[in-house]
Amino acid sequence: MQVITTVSELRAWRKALYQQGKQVGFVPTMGNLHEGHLQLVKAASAECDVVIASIFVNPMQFGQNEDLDAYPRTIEADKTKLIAQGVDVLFLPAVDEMYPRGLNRQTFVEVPGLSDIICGVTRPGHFRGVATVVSKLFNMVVPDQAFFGEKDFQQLQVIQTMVKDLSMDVVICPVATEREADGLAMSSRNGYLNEKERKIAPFVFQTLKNIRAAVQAGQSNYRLVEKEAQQALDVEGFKTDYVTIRESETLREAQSGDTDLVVLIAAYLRTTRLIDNLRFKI
Ligand SMILES: Nc1ncnc2c1ncn2[C@@H]1O[C@H](COP(=O)(O)OP(=O)(O)OP(=O)(O)O)[C@@H](O)[C@H]1O
Ligand SMILES: CC(C)(CO)[C@@H](O)C(=O)[O-]
Ligand code: BAL
Repeated sequence: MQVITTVSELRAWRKALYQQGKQVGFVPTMGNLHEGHLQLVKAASAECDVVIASIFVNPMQFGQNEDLDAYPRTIEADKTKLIAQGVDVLFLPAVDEMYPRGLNRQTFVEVPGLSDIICGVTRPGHFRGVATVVSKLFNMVVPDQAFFGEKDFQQLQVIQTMVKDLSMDVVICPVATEREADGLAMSSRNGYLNEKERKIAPFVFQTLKNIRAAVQAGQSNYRLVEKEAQQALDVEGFKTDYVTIRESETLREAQSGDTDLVVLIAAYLRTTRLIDNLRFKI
């Protein structure tokens, strides 16, 4: 696996591939790789001739009081996992390489309507940071296809909308959420959980399934379902950020008559913020 750290080297690598007519699959990550990330890599390998992954803990998408410094950085273990999957290139830029003019003067990409709802309420500026770094990475890598996890459902919608709005020539490929045996969605932040919290954490997915069951059984007072689910999470020991039933394509609050729904939850266990979601039809 070739490790590339500069944009100029990356462009030289990419230009050579054009002549060979290869399909390039791209998997952007923040590292600390787990089986969820590897599912993205597997999907990219199945679809594309060449696979490039990136690891970049993007400061622009972290709020001032968030875990940028604490975010796990495990580059050597990550490289071993990517090599085992047959990844061709790892792009590993430093912060200065991505933001040479500094973060405060960086041109940004904002996706209106989708960035200031749900996770965007608690994390103002987060999706601006995500959209900006992903568009920069797309301009650097010029992938044919890019792979994103459904675990970050709102992020996926933000990126799909950005690609449409800005006429980007890349196909966004969603990959299903990979879970632990007890249902907990895999996430780098699960590593922050202590033993007791780790036992409680699968209740988030259980709550999503309970909501799906209630709605599919005919419960149509969605705001009541959300409120009761929030109370159930809080009783278990979570500090719930939101439980919300949305229309899947637009992410507006679900109303009766909507058929394609997604339930999204964000909840804290002490300082760890867990997110998960479940999409279903009625
Ligand atoms: N359990 C999972 N199943 C499928 N895809 C996942 C899973 N977890 C993360 N991904 C995807 O991997 C990509 C990189 O995500 P990231 O590096 O932030 O990992 P993460 O485990 O989600 O970390 P975090 O704790 O920051 O949310 C994103 O497209 C994300 O949606
Ligand atoms: C897409 C991403 C790599 C952008 O920094 C990040 O938000 C993530 O890991 O999901
Ligand atoms: N996987 C989403 C990235 C973040 O929480 O910053």
